[in-house]
Amino acid sequence: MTSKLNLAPIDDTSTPEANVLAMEGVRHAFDGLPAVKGVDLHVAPGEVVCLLGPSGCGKTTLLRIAAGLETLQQGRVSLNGQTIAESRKRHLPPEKRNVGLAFQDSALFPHLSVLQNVTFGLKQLSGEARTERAMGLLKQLGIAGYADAYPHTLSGGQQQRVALARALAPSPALMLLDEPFSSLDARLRDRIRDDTLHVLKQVGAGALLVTHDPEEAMFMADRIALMRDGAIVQTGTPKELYCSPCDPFVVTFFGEVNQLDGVVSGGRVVTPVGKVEADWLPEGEAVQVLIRPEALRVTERHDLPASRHTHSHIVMAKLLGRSSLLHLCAHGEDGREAHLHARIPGVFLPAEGQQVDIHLDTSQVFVFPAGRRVVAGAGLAHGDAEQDDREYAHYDDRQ
Ligand SMILES: Nc1ncnc2c1ncn2[C@@H]1O[C@H](COP(=O)(O)OP(=O)(O)OP(=O)(O)O)[C@@H](O)[C@H]1O
Repeated sequence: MTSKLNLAPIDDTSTPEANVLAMEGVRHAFDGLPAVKGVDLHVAPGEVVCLLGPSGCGKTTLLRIAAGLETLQQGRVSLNGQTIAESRKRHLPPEKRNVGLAFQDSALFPHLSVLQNVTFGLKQLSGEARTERAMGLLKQLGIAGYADAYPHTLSGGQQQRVALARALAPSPALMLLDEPFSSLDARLRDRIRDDTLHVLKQVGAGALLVTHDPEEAMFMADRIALMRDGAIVQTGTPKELYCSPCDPFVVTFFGEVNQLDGVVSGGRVVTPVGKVEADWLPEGEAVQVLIRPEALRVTERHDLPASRHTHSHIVMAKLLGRSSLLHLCAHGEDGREAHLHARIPGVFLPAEGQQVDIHLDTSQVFVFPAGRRVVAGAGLAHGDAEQDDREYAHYDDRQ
């Protein structure tokens, strides 16, 4: 639903240090069903913030509220310190927000050339300055050679670049991008992502970019806001979210993890690949231990008898290109087993049955109370099926 109403005058309270975008207590429902459940979010000048999350978690709705394409139902939205939308009381229409929009299917004007498409929003400049500005952006995005071409003669990737140039041309303080690369093939997407990031940084525009791809978010973002079910679960730098996740959902959203169950004993949890610190949790607490595949360091053992059921061993090894994926049967000291995945950089393909030692990089291991279950994906239980009161061996093969 798009409202064209401008219901109230705009505050004139901007300060130079104000956030380009501030969203406070934003709530939104469709037909009574909540889509955004109280979100606080800001974008600082020149900052790229990625809204990341699974399909349907409310990312696009939040972006459309920032753009003015949805009328805000509850909360407050400010641009450069000016309130532009507030709980149904005021709504500055999209065209007055000085915000650049680039969506997945941003349509170009078919009857205008590439150059005319980009100069379209630059009416305030003289003809020469307009052309200079547009050509500068087309050059930065590597498509200056197509200035006189018409949109239908361009590839999807070229059209995407024109759409970006058009959105950036009026020097918006804020760019809103909704999955702008998702219709492109992988190689082109990497290039256009890279070009877009450099252009955003060069022009110093703040940006809010929606994506469901964690790698894209880590590539593009200064900060990531990870959403689930209409709310932000964690906001921080890519490193903060990856290395200090607040919740199992955050861990698993950034890639495959091995999931083991356990119990805190003496401030630690025993797993088949060693003990893990958990001294901040109460004694006897049931926990889940999430181990990234890259946390497992694997070395071959040649000094052991060839019985594969007395020591950790290789079940299968696959080359994935830049890394090798090992399926491991890990043996605990107490004889219990767990099926785990390890990701090793480069080519490392031990034979099936090869006995191995497994060492843990504990910086890639996360322990959470068992009550905070991972919602995404089906867990695949491995290990000793007879021991269903066992502390471990649930492996999540979601991806
Ligand atoms: N116009 C609408 N009318 C009714 N429900 C809507 C509308 N737009 C979105 N929704 C619902 O609101 C919720 C959030 O949708 P939204 O598009 O914001 O999610 P998203 O995270 O952007 O998803 P995706 O990554 O698939 O685009 C979903 O349940 C969706 O079905």
